[in-house]
Amino acid sequence: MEYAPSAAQRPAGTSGDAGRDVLLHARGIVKRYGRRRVLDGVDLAVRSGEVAAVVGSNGAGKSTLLKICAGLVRPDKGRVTVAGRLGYCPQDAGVMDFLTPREHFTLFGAGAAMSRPDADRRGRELAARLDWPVARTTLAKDLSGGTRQKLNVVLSALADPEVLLLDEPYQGFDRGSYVDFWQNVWRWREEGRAVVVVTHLLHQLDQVDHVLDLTPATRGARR
Ligand SMILES: Nc1ncnc2c1ncn2[C@@H]1O[C@H](COP(=O)(O)OP(=O)(O)OP(=O)(O)O)[C@@H](O)[C@H]1O
Repeated sequence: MEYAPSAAQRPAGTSGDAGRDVLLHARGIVKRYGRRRVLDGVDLAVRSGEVAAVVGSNGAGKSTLLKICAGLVRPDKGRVTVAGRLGYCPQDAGVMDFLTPREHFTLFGAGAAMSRPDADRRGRELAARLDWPVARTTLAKDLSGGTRQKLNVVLSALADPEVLLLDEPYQGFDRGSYVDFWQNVWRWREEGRAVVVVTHLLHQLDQVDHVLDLTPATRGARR
């Protein structure tokens, strides 16, 4: 199920698996909805300093797999282990309309035992890396779609998680923000995080460490 490129295909700066811990390990994941088997024995292992892309047709089970990895959906079979803190960016922005972005930072930061100033500083720092100067008073409901999604990405990374699960995180991003987003992904990789990105866009697939294709007809047939 899982595809790991050869050493020759690895992007510059990655050095192979030796000595790096597996931070996310999903083994033999099976999930049915009614009679439909959405995931049928899916395996995914992502080490510190690796990026995995999860691809596949609509309805192939990408979001379901991420929710299972995030502990939000229980698999019928299989097991997920996560080493360290986990950050999850859902496909549908989970932001609160009547809070400002900076109130989101402090609220989500409090959930991760961050002080108010630390959470605020970290949130604005991550936002700046997505070319988003955070206004003090704008409510989340009044943000543009792309900016709401940036807020979602920032919240998932706020507490410096070792494992980041990002479900189509750049919907609505303009081209510059899309490029910035991938720069962040490479930076997270350099920092030793394990990053999983659900994507429909194929441009970056030659730069990631693993590609997991859940399209039923192609399962097992990797690029
Ligand atoms: N809670 C649920 N109850 C019943 N069926 C569900 C549920 N969640 C997802 N499904 C079904 O499981 C299948 C996989 O859904 P999922 O959202 O994981 O696909 P996806 O690969 O992320 O799709 P997309 O590319 O469209 O986002 C779909 O047929 C979907 O309708």
